[in-house]
Amino acid sequence: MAVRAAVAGASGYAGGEVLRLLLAHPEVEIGALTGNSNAGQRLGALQPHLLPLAGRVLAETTPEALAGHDVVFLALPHGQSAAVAEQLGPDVLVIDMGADFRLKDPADWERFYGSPHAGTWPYGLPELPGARAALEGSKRVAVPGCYPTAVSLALFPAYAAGLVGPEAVIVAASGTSGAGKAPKPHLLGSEVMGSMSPYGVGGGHRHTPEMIQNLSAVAGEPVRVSFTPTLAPMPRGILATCSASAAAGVTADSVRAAYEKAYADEPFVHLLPEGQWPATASVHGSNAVQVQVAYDAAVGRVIAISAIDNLTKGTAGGAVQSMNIALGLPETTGLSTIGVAP
Ligand SMILES: NC(=O)C1=CN([C@@H]2O[C@H](COP(=O)(O)OP(=O)(O)OC[C@H]3O[C@@H](n4cnc5c(N)ncnc54)[C@H](OP(=O)(O)O)[C@@H]3O)[C@@H](O)[C@H]2O)C=CC1
Ligand SMILES: CC(=O)N[C@@H](CCC(=O)OP(=O)(O)O)C(=O)O
Repeated sequence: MAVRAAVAGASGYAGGEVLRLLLAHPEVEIGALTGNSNAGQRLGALQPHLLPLAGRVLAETTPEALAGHDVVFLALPHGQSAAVAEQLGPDVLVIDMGADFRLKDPADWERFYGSPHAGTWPYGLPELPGARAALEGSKRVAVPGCYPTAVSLALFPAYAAGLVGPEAVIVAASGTSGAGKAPKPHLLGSEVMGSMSPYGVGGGHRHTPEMIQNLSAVAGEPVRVSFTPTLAPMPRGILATCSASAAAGVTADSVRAAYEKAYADEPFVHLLPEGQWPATASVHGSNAVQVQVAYDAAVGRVIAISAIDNLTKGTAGGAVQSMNIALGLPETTGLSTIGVAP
């Protein structure tokens, strides 16, 4: 019998991307689609690329509209998911693509999001050690932020193998869809086209504690993170350039071996052949992650770089991958590693 899935926030970028993937998922039947300011609108007017759903009309995001489904995806602004989730029964698989249930430490949540902490759910980054076991059979999933997905997959093998020290320096470029569909002055075409600019500099970005949480768990000791996001003139994609000082005795070969071991059996993470570097264009629309690593002997640092599509592996693809695990389906069902190029 088909898995019946509802999507709350179907008019937004993350909601649109999860619908694109669910349309190609052989086990899923798409149920209710809900919005907020766009409730009552035809999906075809809002997400014209989702042709098979063009005639569907968005309902208000209410418990009644979302009732009667096996899975509910919440693609809502931060802070909106908890109130909706608590109205859904314990037998429904609720997959939150927002930030509400990602962080373990309430103090981190309050500092970066400025509201009371709603709780912590199993974390939907299956590649992290122990994550799959926590997702199997779970009825609640917190999908990671897009930058933490890219950064954690670039760096965790180095921490797991004890190759690097406890301070990571990260500069990541994101496409503009990462900021959502709601209009914002800094996202005007005339501000973004032909320009790159940093934001959230100096430890202020809300994804910093999520990266620290992931890397510290793998390292077994507190990891400090200096994270600088930048906005790039492209609709999709994240390129994360990460480095940390190498531990004594580290060599280019030992770094390579650690990454080969970590990713040998991962269906979505592709450790590139030596000399080839990740590029966002190669993972456009795909759930693949490109990773490359190098040892810079001149400064004694390990450099790890990853590329993801922020909307696919960075949110909706990670959500579907986690759904598959939670429901006991093959993890790769409905997900492609084939990109769109050029
Ligand atoms: N964009 C990205 O790359 C990523 C996004 N995410 C997360 O996914 C979530 C959605 O982001 P994104 O799609 O980019 O944002 P968008 O702004 O594109 O979409 C937001 C969606 O939420 C709905 N919405 C807005 N306000 C409310 C409200 N008060 N109550 C209920 N629904 C509301 C909107 O409905 P309407 O249009 O009808 O008003 C719309 O469907 C966020 O939590 C974001 O952090 C996670 C990882 C990556
Ligand atoms: C370019 C851009 O603005 N990106 C967003 C991150 C989007 C994202 O995926 O994070 P969440 O899931 O936590 O919203 C930002 O920096 O806030």
